[in-house]
Amino acid sequence: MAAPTLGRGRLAAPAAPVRAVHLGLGAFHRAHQAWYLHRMAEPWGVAAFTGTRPDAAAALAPQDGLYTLLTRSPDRDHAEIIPTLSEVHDGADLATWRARLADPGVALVTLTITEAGYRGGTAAERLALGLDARRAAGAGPLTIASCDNLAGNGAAARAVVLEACTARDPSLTAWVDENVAFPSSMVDRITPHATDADRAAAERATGYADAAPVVTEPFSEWVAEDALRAVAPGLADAGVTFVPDVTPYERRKLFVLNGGHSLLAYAGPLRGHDTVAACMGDPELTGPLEQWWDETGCVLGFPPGELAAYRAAVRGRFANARMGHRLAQIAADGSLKLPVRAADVVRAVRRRGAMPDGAAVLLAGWLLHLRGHGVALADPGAAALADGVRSAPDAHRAAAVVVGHVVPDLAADHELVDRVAVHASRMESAA
Ligand SMILES: NC(=O)c1ccc[n+]([C@@H]2O[C@H](COP(=O)([O-])OP(=O)(O)OC[C@H]3O[C@@H](n4cnc5c(N)ncnc54)[C@H](O)[C@@H]3O)[C@@H](O)[C@H]2O)c1
Ligand SMILES: O=P(O)(O)OC[C@@H](O)[C@@H](O)[C@H](O)[C@H](O)CO
Repeated sequence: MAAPTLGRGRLAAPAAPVRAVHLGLGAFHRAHQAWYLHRMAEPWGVAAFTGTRPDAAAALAPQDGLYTLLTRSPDRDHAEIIPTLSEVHDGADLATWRARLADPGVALVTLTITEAGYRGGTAAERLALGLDARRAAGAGPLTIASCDNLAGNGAAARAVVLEACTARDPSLTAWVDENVAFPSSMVDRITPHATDADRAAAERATGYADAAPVVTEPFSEWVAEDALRAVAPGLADAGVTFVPDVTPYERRKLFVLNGGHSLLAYAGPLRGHDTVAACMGDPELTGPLEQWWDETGCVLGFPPGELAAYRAAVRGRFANARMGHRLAQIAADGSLKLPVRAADVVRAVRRRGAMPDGAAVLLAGWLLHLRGHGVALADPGAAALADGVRSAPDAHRAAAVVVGHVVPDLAADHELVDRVAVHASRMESAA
């Protein structure tokens, strides 16, 4: 007999009042922000809107926004049904979007719109539209919390929203400036795309059919600027850490974890691996990864013992073989990710007169990826770069294209460019 579908009536899980709106209804929001909002003493409900495609709302609506969160340890899964999504909507439903942002009961908007979402476009335009509706309704101030992997993600969100507001109506820009806070956040929880096997595992664990479960790791961290506590103080007891400035935490996570991920995502497939955990068993990859982590120490102001503990924790998280975190997911959009994850580290090492070999392997792996090696290129912003790398007459000039994109001020650093070229040739012939 087919398992019953998740449903609020069946599970006696009434929807909590909507206090937050989310834009970019992907897996990460459901593993992270929705999970924290559910852990508050008085849980908040979320009205969640998809970003580019309606699929997630279409899958979740028949199950009343409920989904199974499978927290995957190295030896077992823990299954929990998360009730935070009180409403799920296609982001193209602009009437509902406007109504939700104009609701005085809504105090917070969270965003997971990927790095590409901060280049302007639909997400920013929708935010400007919603803020215009809020201003017209006199619904009061709002907090917009970016939860994307960007340095200074609050400032990045503010900049792109203000630009869209100015294009819409310059008087809206002044209103947003006065009424909308954009706290930055460091968000961390490895959340791969779920598979059919995960859907079957969720059903086995709960007895309910779930078209859209989420798989995540036991580790979770959210360090946010104090402005977020002002609007949702209950998040502190739910496990969120509040600080006046998240910059050091953001940089540590972006360089150590995300930079490490990117290194493996490009170098790993050349060695025949397709997941992060598989790479962690290969000394040809863990060597450069450890080297890269040494290099990140040049720009991170944490005490050495604390940094070593952080590295050890990330090493263990990467090695969790049951996660099945695919390198292809991480490799996407490298042209947007690599400057954020690598540039400052490369600069700092070169300023010391040293050669960042870990970073050079990362850049060499990306060069080969742009040339068609490894997983398929999924990076709309990289077409010209890929042409440049493919048509370069030699390895040195191909490396110069890559260095020039990631660290433009070091494009003429011939020693660095040479080192990237040497690693690329070595990695290509070993592949
Ligand atoms: N998955 C993780 O482990 C993780 C961890 C920390 C932070 N994040 C952040 O969350 C983002 C989303 O990750 P996910 O796992 O939910 O991915 P996902 O593929 O499950 O969902 C991506 C979401 O972003 C939307 N989107 C994509 N491009 C967009 C654009 N240009 N404008 C607006 N919306 C857009 C999609 O419609 C979708 O709702 C990441 O890009 C990253 O910044 C993810
Ligand atoms: O989500 P992206 O595409 O920005 O980056 C891929 C991974 O590096 C990332 O999702 C990590 O798993 C995550 O940042 C861990 O918190």
